[in-house]
Amino acid sequence: MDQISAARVAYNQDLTHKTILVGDSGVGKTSLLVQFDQGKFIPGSFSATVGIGFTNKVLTVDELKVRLQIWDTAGQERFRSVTHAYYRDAQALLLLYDITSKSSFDNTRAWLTEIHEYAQDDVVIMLLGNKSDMASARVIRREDGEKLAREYGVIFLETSAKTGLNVDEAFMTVAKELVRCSVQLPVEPRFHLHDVMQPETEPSSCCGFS
Ligand SMILES: Nc1nc2c(ncn2[C@@H]2O[C@H](COP(=O)(O)OP(=O)(O)OP(=O)(O)O)[C@@H](O)[C@H]2O)c(=O)[nH]1
Ligand SMILES: [Mg+2]
Repeated sequence: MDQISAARVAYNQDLTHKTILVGDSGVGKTSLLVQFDQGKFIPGSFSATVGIGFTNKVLTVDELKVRLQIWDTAGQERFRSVTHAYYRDAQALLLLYDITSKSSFDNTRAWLTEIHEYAQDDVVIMLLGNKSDMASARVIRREDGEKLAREYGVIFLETSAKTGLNVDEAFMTVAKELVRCSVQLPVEPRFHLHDVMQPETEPSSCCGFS
């Protein structure tokens, strides 16, 4: 049985995975969750989230039910200490920036440092470049997002909470990673007898920072 099949057999469908949306104020965390949960985008003036709340969603991954409890946090600086408290028992984190805001992209490094400090080592992390529908206002190239994600060993997608582009995809990817990482996979031997001098290429890290 390959590792993915082994993970599927052992996966406990009663688990609920705490998943947290983080990132600067205004990058579109609430909009992304509303699009995912209700399939709609509410245009108009921006109303910053105050406090914290969650939405429960059940996703089907290869016939397995994966339960996500998705927490939408407030991005404003004054609420950061509250957000930190929620990192500890999170199994997945979606870190958003806005492709039209250089500061939101630059700040993702600080967010990743915080995540490293407060979250569990095996947390599943996705970096999302949101507002990808705003092509004419874009200041962060897709390649820059991909490069940063590679540097930190996290998964990357560009999304649009407005059009829905890659929104379901982002949460499905998280759910698949949670299935893959939820079981302790057997450690593969690094060497085979026939290639004593040739180490196997490093397996990709399962979860969290590589
Ligand atoms: N064009 C476009 N606008 C978006 C998108 N996502 C969010 N917005 C707009 O950006 C503004 C901020 O969105 P929010 O979802 O409230 O941002 P937030 O990250 O929840 O902000 P905080 O709650 O303060 O942390 C709103 O005016 C949204 O309508 C997107 O994908 N495309
Ligand atoms: Mg919000």
